[in-house]
Order: sequence, then structure tokens, then C-alpha cells
Amino acid sequence: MFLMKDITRDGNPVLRKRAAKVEFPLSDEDRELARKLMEYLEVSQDPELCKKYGLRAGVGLAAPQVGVSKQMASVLVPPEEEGGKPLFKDVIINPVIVSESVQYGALTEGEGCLSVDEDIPGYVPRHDRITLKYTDVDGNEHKVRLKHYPAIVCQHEIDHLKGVLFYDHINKDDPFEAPEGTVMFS
Ligand SMILES: CC(C)(C)[C@H](NC(=O)Nc1cc(F)cc(F)c1)C(=O)N(CC(=O)NO)CC1CCCC1
Ligand SMILES: [Zn+2]
Repeated sequence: MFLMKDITRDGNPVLRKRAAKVEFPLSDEDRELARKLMEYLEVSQDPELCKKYGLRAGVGLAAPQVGVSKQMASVLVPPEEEGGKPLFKDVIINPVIVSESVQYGALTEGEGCLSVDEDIPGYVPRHDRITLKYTDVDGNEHKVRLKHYPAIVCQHEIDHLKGVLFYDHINKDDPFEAPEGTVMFS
């Protein structure tokens, strides 16, 4: 099981590399990686286990964040209300954003990252809606339309596969400046 000690931190060059495409059918090693990437999110979102293992509760985790430069990331966006179905749950492999809204979306509280220990204030403008194509661990192709928070999380994780970190998007001159028409939400 991945623990915080397994998560690479800002400064590690693996976080600034372009990750390699994943070959199908998955090797046993890649299948295990996918399982562990999702396991981290599930365990970290269980308050008791989160505390027990000293984790940061996470909604997404990309392979470079555990030192593996491959195009794979787990995403687990909890349901809006207790007991509901997660808004998005899958391990996205070789993801491609095939279309994106002109309109931006940003979290009012800014973003953080499991690989960045310090808080970096500022809005992170992303596309409010995206169409995402990816392959799952069984080799099935998916094409999904996402908006708001699930779209933000997937863009954050796909950035990791391109060596981009959230603060790269923050306006240096005015961190709390958001482009015209940005949908702000928390
Ligand atoms: C960095 C951290 C603050 C831990 C962030 N979590 C988060 O924003 N809130 C959260 C956590 C939950 F478990 C359940 C929940 F509904 C909300 C996060 O996991 N990430 C993932 C990451 O670092 N991936 O590389 C950062 C988020 C910022 C915007 C999108 C992902
Ligand atoms: Zn991150």
C-alpha cells in the first residue's frame, strides 16, 4: 500500500518529465500499479484508515507521484452527498482531453497537491468542462464528458503526466486574478 513516504515531492525531477504511454495488455506490474494508485485514494478517504496510516486524503494520484513515469492516474471524486455514488471513479490510462470549454473553472480555495507540501495561494484556471478519452485497466476505451470538480481533478492529474504542477497556472502578477467569465466554485 502506498504511504506518504512513497509520494515524490516537488523538486524530484520525475514530477517534471513527460510520462510514457502505457502498453496494452497491461503487464502484471502495471496492473499492480493501477490497483495501488486507486487503493491509496480509497484508504485515504476513509477517515479512520487515513488517520491510522497518516495519509493526506486524496482525490487523485498520478503515477509520477509514486516515482513511475507512466501515463496512468487514479481519480476518485466522492459523492456530493453521503452514501451516493462517486462523481468519478477510475484509473485513467493514456488520457487525452479531446475537447474543452472556452469557459474556465477554478476552485475558490485554490489548489494543493499531494506532491507539494507547502500551501501556494492563488486561482488555478482550468477548463470548466472537458471531454476526456482514456483506456481503463481492462483495455476498454472510454470517452466521458466532465464538468466542474471532476473536470478540475482530471485536468490536475493529466497535468502530472505532462510534468506540469498546479502552481504553474497561477498568475504571477496577481495570483487571485481569474480570466473573464471563470466559473468559481468550491
Ligand atoms: C492535495 C490535496 C489537498 C490532498 C487534494 N485533496 C483535495 O483537494 N480535497 C479533497 C480530498 C479528498 F480526499 C476528498 C475530497 F472531496 C476533497 C488532492 O488530493 N489533490 C490530488 C493531487 O494532488 N493529485 O495529484 C489535489 C486536488 C487539487 C485540485 C484537484 C486535485
Ligand atoms: Zn497533484
